Parts: sequence; C-alpha cells; structure tokens
Amino acid sequence: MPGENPPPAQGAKSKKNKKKSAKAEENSQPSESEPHGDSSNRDDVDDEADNTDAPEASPSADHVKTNDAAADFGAASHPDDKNDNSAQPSQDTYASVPTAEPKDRFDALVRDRDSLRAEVTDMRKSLEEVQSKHKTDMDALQQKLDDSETKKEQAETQYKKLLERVNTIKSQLGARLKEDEEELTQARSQIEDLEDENATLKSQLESKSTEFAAVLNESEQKSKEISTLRDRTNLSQQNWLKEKDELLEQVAYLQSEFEQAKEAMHNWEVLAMEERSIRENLDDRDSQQSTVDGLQRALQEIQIARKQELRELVESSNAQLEELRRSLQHAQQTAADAEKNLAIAQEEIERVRPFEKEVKEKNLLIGKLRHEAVTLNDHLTKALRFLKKGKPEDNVDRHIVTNHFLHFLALDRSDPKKFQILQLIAALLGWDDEQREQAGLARPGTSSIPGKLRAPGTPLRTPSTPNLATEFMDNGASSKETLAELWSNFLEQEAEVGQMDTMRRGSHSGPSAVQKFRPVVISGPSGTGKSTLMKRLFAEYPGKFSFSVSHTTRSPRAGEEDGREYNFTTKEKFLELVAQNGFIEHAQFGGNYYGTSVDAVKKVSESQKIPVLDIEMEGVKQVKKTDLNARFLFLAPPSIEELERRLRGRGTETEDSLRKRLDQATNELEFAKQPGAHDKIVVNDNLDQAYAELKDWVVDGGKFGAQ
Ligand SMILES: Nc1ncnc2c1ncn2[C@@H]1O[C@H](COP(=O)(O)OP(=O)(O)OP(=O)(O)O)[C@@H](O)[C@H]1O
Repeated sequence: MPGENPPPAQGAKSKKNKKKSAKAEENSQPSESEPHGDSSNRDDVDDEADNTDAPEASPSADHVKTNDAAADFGAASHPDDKNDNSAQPSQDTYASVPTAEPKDRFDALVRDRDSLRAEVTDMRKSLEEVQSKHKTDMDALQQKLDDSETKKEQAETQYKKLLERVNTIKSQLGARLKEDEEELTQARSQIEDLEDENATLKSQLESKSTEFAAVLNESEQKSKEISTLRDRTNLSQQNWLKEKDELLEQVAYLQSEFEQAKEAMHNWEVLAMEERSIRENLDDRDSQQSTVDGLQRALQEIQIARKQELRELVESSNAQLEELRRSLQHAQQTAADAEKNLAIAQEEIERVRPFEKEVKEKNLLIGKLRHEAVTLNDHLTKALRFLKKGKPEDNVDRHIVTNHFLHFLALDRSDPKKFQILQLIAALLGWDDEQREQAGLARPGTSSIPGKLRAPGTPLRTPSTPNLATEFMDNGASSKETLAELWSNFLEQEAEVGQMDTMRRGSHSGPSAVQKFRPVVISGPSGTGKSTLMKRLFAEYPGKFSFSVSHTTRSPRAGEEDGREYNFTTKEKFLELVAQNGFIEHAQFGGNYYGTSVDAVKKVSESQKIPVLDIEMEGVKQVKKTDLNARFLFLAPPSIEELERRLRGRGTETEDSLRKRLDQATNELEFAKQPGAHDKIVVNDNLDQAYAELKDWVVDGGKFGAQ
C-alpha cells in the first residue's frame, strides 16, 4: 500500500532513497505542456511502464505488467499512430478482412482503449495520492533531519563548551595544586618553627633545670650551714652555761673567801683594838706595839692584795661573762640569719616548684608536638608524593578511600551522610557517569559530563545533602572548598590513624565492638556519688557492665592472676605504653605505676560488655582523643558545700586531701560548663532521682547508646 511507506532511515541511506523517490516522482508527473489527448496516451502508458522502476511508487507490479501489455496492444492498434508501420497491420490486412469485422474490432479496440484510459486515470489518481503522501512523509523526514541537524549542532556547541570548561577546571586545578603546594610549604615552615620553638623550649628547660639544680644545691648548702650553725649555737650555749656555772661557782667561792677574809680582818681589827687597849693599858709594851703595827701592816697588805686579787678575779669573770654573752648574741644572730636563709631557700623552692611542673608539662607537650610533627611530616611527604608523581587518575589515596568506605559501611542505611560519602568516593576514584548511575548516584540519562549529553529539562536527582562530586566538578569556588576539605580531612584522618595505630598495637578490636558496646565514661568531683550510683547500676544489670582491668608494675600478690585483678607488666613496658599514648590515665603510688589502657577498655567491649570508666577530667580529655567511641556523663554535686559535707561524712579524707579534692572539684565543674564536654549532666541531689536519670541515659531504651 502506498500509505505504508518504510520508516525513514538515517543519514546517507535515507538520502539515497529520497533521490530515488524524487526521480520516481519526476517520472510520474504528467507533462504540463502536453494536453491529455489521444496522442499522449502512448506517452502516458510509457510513463506508467517507467514508473515500475520505482518499487515504492508503484501500486502493483502485476498491474503495471498488464498495463504494459495493453499499452503495447493499444499502440499497435491505434489508428492515429500512422508512423509506426512495423507494428501496425497494413491496409492490405484490413482490406482482406470483411468490413463489419474491422468495425467491431475497432469498436472493441476503442472500448479497450477507453477502459484502459479510465484505468490509467485511476492509476494516475492513486499515483498522485501516493506521491502526495510520499511528499508529506518526505517533508516530515526532512523536518526531522533538519531538527536532528540543529540538535547535533547544539550538541556540538555544548560539547565544545564542556570541553572549554574542562580545560578551565584543569587550569584551575593546576593553580589550586600550586596553592596546596604553597600551603604544604607553609606547613613545613610551621613544622620547622615548631621544631625551633621546641629546641628553644628544650634549651630553656635545660637552663631552668640547671638553675633549679643550682638552687637545690644552694638550698642544701644553706641547710647544711644552718644545721652546723645550730650545732655550733647549741654547743656554745652549752659551753657558756657550763662556764657560767663555773664562774658562778668561782664567784660564790670568792665571795665566801671574801667573807672569810672580811671576818678574819674583822677578827684582826678586834685583835688590834684589843692590842691597842692593852698597849694603852700597858705603856711599856712599846716593843710589842711595833710588832703589832708590823702585824697590822702585814695584815693590811694581805687584805689589800687579797682584795686586789678578788677584784681582778671578779673583773676577769665579768669580762668572760660579757664575752660569753656576746658570743651567745652572735650565735643567736647567726641562727636567725640561717633561719632567714632557710626560709628564703624554702620560698625559692616553692617558687620553683610550679615552674618545674610547668617545665615538665611543656616537656610533655613538646613530646606530643614532636610526635604530631613527625606524623604530619610523613603525611605531607606522602601527600606531596601523591600529587607530584604519576598521572592524576593515579593520585588516589587508598587510605582515604578505605576510610571513607569503612565509614560508609558503618553508617545506617537512612543516614544522609551515606550518600555524601559515596559521592566523595566517586569523586576520589573519578567514576564516570555509568559508574555513578550503577552506584545510584545519578539516574540513568542524567549525565552531565562531555560525551554524554543530557536532554534539556531532564529532572536531576536532588539529594538531601549537597552533591560533593558535582561541586567538585562544576563550580570553581566550591570545588576549591571541597578540595581543601578533602585535603584537611585527609590530614586529620591520617594524623588520627597514625596516633591510633600506635595505640592499637597488639589489639584486634575493630570499630564494631566499641560501636556496639560503647564505653560509658562517668566523671565528676570526688564524693559526688559516682561509686554509689555505679554499684546500683551494676546490681540492677548484672553481667551487662564491667570496669576495665588496670595495668600495674607491682608484682602480683598471692591469689592474684594476670589479666584478672591487674594486667601485670614491667616498668619499661609500662613507660613504653605511656610514650605511645596507650593510657587513658596513669599514676604512680609507692614506687609502682598504675594505669587504665585504651586496649583494656576495648577488651571489655569485645567481651560483649559495656565498659564503665570512672575517671577524672584529664582522663575524659584523653578518652576523647581515642577511637573508643565513648559516651560521657558528668555527675555534679548540688553544691560545693554539700560535696564537702559528703566527703567529711564519708570519713576517708584528711583536712589536706579534702582541700585538694574540693579544689579539683571546682576545676571539674568549670570544665563541665564547656559546651560539648559531656553528653549528659546529672545533678546528684536526691539519690533516687539521680539514679533514675543516670539509668535512663545509660540504658537508652535498651540500646545502651549502640549505633
Ligand atoms: N544523693 C546523695 N545524698 C547524700 N549523700 C550521698 C548522695 N550520693 C552519695 N552520697 C554519699 O556521698 C559520699 C560519697 O559518695 P561516693 O563515694 O559514691 O562518691 P564518689 O564520687 O565515688 O567519690 P570518689 O570519686 O572519691 O570515689 C558517700 O558517703 C555516699 O554515701
């Protein structure tokens, strides 16, 4: 049927058919210069015969054949066609036939001709219909061809535009890589600065240590001096007392002698008086008188000598006494000076003590910074190597991709981050559209990269989170952000992984154990009631919670088992673990070290129990640096006064330890005020209420915080 034309073929093939149809059309067109008359009949018939060459224009091959025959026959018998003698019967042939017969024959021929003409007219009509339809089809096809050519042109211009954008992105990326390189150089210089600072601090520390040692030395010397002076003072005091006693004794002896001499003198005087009276009475006894005078003189001389002797003795003893008094004063002065020096030395020690602590802390900080610097340096070198070496498609960091992939697997199906991470992975691995479609990042047919054109107006998938991959590819500013984000994430994650690697050494715990059995960290000032509440919780949920086993360097006691009461270890191994940041908290008591290790906590999770950590503020900060995935609860006292009352009521504290605990409580309360320091704060005013609140949060509707 003419209406059932074959569908238009594309390209060259359809053009060829078009030419053929045009030719057929041309052939089938009646000549306008020739009127439709008998003389044109033969041409018409010939035209029909020609038309059989175009199969799609021909109504029916058989039909045409019949027409051919009829035309031949008609042409042979046409009375007007006098030139064609070869095909026409001669006049002699007609003459030899009876006259009625030729007339009949002629009539029959005329009828045949008429019927043939009618048939030809029908055929022409149908041919015209076919032609007009064909023309419409051709027009439609032409239209389509034109449309597709315009589309093709549009596509080409779009393709060129996209190519230009790709080139711009390439050049921008080059510039950004340069910027990153500069950033890396800056980071390097920062590291160098830090190292310099580190060196300066070290030298400062050394100088301070020497200063401190000198001060200590000095104070020791002063102490020695003081004790020597004290000894000397004591000794001189004793000597002085002894001498004083001796002198007093001497004075007493001299006084008694003086008394005796006085008495003797008195006696002599009495005797002299008696003698004088006797002399007076006995004038004649002149000779005796002179003797008595002599005796008197002798006595006086003796008295004077004695007096002189006594005076000298008293003077010398007084001088000695004075001397001793002076030396006592001097000794007392020296003792006071020494005591003053001792107080100054002690003050100096007190002044230096916080400084020493600071130096120690700084030392620790330096160690940490050095560790971080080494890790960062490693990562930077690695990153630079990634950036500099190889083709851009090879610059894929397996760690990043692995981390993202693990994160992707760990997330809940409904988590919107999942889509984001998948986009990130796609961007990192440079997935093409087909791969994105397969991963569910794009709907089929929504391609936006060169080579695959998107029909205008095709709806794009609108994710709940921004499309990172698109940002990365399409927008210069946002791709810069994403690149920077990726870079900083990479560095952060690598640094964390570096730290964690050292912590995890020897541990087989995967993230799943601590995600399922998330450690609960309970902190709060001493005496707030942590132990009391924990006891209740453990009793209500037997076998659900467990404390971790601590490490110690002390030797096991009878009945103690390694890994049960304690993880018994050596001092060297303990300190090695400290250096690797393997402890959440550690301390030294009585020459032994004790500590809670990250691995010990993980072991509790692996044994399908929830680890409970009752630790103070510094421990909380330390746990936050690990991958323990812990939850943090802070138990606060209703007031500091109530806390003091409870601590006193517990009867475990001395006045000194009580003060220290209350000071620490103030620090803990300050820390708890910081946003994000803890996940939950419970005030333990009423024990039952506090327990209910704590239990609700810990049990978490039976999930125990599991993710
Ligand atoms: N809500 C409360 N009301 C009154 N007393 C309480 C309350 N909670 C705890 N106490 C009491 O306070 C004292 C200290 O409690 P507990 O020993 O549990 O504190 P803690 O936080 O574990 O202290 P530490 O950290 O020093 O071990 C205990 O005597 C306890 O009975």
